[in-house]
Amino acid sequence: MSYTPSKGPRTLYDKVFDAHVVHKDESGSYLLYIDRHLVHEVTSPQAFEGLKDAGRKVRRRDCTLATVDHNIPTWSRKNFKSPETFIKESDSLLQVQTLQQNVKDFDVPFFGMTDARQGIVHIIGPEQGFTLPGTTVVCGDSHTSTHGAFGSLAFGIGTSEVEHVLATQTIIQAKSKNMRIFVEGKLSPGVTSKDLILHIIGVIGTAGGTGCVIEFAGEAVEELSMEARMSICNMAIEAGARAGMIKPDQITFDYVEGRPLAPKGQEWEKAVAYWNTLHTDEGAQFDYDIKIKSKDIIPTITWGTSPQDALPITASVPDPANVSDPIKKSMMEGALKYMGLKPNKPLKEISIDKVFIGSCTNARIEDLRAAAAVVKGYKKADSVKLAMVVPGSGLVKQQAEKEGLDRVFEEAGFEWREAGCSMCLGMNPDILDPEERCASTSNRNFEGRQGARSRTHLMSPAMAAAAGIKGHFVDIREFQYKDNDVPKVTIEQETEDKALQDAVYEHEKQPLPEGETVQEQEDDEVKDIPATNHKIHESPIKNGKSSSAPAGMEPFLTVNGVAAPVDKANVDTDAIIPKQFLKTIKRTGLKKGLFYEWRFTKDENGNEVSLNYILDTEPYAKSKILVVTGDNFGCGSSREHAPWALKDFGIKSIIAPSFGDIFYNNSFKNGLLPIRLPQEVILEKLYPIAQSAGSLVIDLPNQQILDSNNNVLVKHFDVEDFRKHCLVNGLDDIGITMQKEEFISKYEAKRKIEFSFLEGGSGGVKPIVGSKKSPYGNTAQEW
Ligand SMILES: CC(C)[C@H](C(=O)O)[C@@H](O)C(=O)O
Ligand code: SF4
Repeated sequence: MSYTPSKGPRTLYDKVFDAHVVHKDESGSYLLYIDRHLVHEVTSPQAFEGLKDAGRKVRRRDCTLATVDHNIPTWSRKNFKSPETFIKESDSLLQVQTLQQNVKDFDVPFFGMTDARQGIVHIIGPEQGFTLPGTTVVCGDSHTSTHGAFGSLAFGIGTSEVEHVLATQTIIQAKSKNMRIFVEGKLSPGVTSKDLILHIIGVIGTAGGTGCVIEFAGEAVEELSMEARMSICNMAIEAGARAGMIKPDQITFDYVEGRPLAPKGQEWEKAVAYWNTLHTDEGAQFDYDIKIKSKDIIPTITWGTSPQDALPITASVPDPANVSDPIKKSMMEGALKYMGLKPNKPLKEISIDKVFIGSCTNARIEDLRAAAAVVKGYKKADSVKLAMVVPGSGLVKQQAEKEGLDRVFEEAGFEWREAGCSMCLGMNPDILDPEERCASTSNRNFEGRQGARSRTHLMSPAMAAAAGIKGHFVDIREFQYKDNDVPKVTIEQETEDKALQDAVYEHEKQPLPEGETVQEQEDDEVKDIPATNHKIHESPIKNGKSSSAPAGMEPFLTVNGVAAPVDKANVDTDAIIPKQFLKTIKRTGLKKGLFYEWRFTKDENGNEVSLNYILDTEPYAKSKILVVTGDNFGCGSSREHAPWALKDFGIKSIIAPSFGDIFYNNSFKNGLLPIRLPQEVILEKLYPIAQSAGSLVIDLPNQQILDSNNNVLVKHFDVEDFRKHCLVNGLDDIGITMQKEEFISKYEAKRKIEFSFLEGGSGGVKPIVGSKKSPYGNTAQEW
């Protein structure tokens, strides 16, 4: 079906979406072209395996950029020799090695551990100019929303979708709703973009943006630097949104111009002319329009186990006695118990054990400058066991060292580390011990996020740094900076850009150590890769079936089985499958990890003990259906390991009032059926059956739910036609999309002319191959 965008006024999201429609299906689902695909080691192994099994290639290597970030230790790389000697955990090493092998096999541009350009995937994209305004950006990672700060449509995807994008450079999408969050007035002194986004999530809740793309607008947003805008869009996912966007402007163009992978010369001019059209038109309609007043915002931190548990620093720990809604009250009691907090304690009196300054939310140079300004001239409080600063990329690290920030931190007793995700998630050695309390600049405070039973409080870099100095939370507006010469939140863009450029080129010019050879890609080989020189490989697939279909994509018709009750809201994917189970390169074997922290604990000798969670008792151990009472099941991370674990357990369908967007998508890709029903219907008709270990029958062809005696309980549930069609027939999306080759090629031909400035992308990135002097001053083996 050909697609004609609406002629009337459009939002920023509408415009970027419309510009990427390759095809619109009869059923109303869209095939969107993807301009930029970032890849990391955690969510890609199974995707590359799928490609290999089906004999498929990466369609656009120039639109793809890979790095390692989650698993790598952040200790000094001065003596780095190889990942094998550097990474002690064998499962982490395996993911890193697997990506290294895959980028080699599929010829994908890659920043490895000896490359100064390596870093957290959401930091390196913008830093290199790979992320550009008006583009579609995806990554197998929920915080891909970060890139929306450039006015791009950027969202996280699951591993099946990673495979889909690698093979077809497109993605199947439904159109989201338009939400605007308009921030009136200017932010007050001492209030950062992190405070702003925590405040917003506190107001709209973690399910507030479900089904929407949020445009952040208003004076306060327009005045922010790109780095601060990225922190806001980064956390749009924490508000439940598909993506966050900010219209590109001169601040955006100044940030992008001159970056290594950004368009140059005439292409730059053409790009800016187009980017200037990317704004919401006068009169465009938003489905939801929310106003936030800047003057209401002061430095903000979280107290509980969800990012929506945000409060001004002047507040006290909330008291469940003041809450009347029974679900909210019990969630609050649970969160306070987990966090080890007593109601009504002033937040400023809560003492901490550790500080983490880093993550894709706040590990850019501006964040490090803000933190350094606070600690300069002070010492870390003795009661704080560890304060660590983890730059977001090797280039941020180099820049910070040029400015002497590393020395400022070290003199204050803070540890200065190498780039990576670090303690944001703790898939690497940086984790909190049980019950340790951390002042963290990351984006998620879920249970167990930074380590089993760890306690995370989210805040801005300046607030985290000040907590490290004082040993307890601090209102940064009351903090006495010792050295007023240190920039607090300003950024000298020019200096920074120049330094980043220098770092790349210096690094590329590194002399070889004596006797070392380089098997680097020949220069003309690089030049020879025209942006669109991608071979289109014939699909080995007939009628949409693929050998690489995720295991168990058998047709879904009717499911009849035990239903288990889950009386919770905001069940995040970290709870469904904790981080330690993400280090697999397979899709199966995750049954044990499902709801691990709810099902198991350790005794005093460190042995695993069952908590006899309902799913480990009969007959629930054979459950096929979960009946969830609260909203937002599967929020948070994009890990497809969540549906894989549910499936491994034997679950075929989950019924809940609402779902996290990425989880919802991922479920369908794996033959799991998520069903949205109003909470009152669940509570009245289905939950009592689940509580009494009864069975339910889910009839997908007729879109009904029945009891075990075939009485209809729910006459109709919604499911999009296309998804139903795939599920009922056990179809593989990639096969279906490959049959649309004609449309994809047509779009690419048009794109080559209209958006010529997007051609090239990462195509010219030279990997460091073979033995080469690393930017860290020693010889390193990259492959
Ligand atoms: C590992 C990855 C799937 C995950 C995400 O999607 O966000 C991670 O980055 C996280 O922050 O939990
Ligand atoms: S949220 Fe944390 S773990 Fe996820 S990509 Fe960002 S830094 Fe890495």
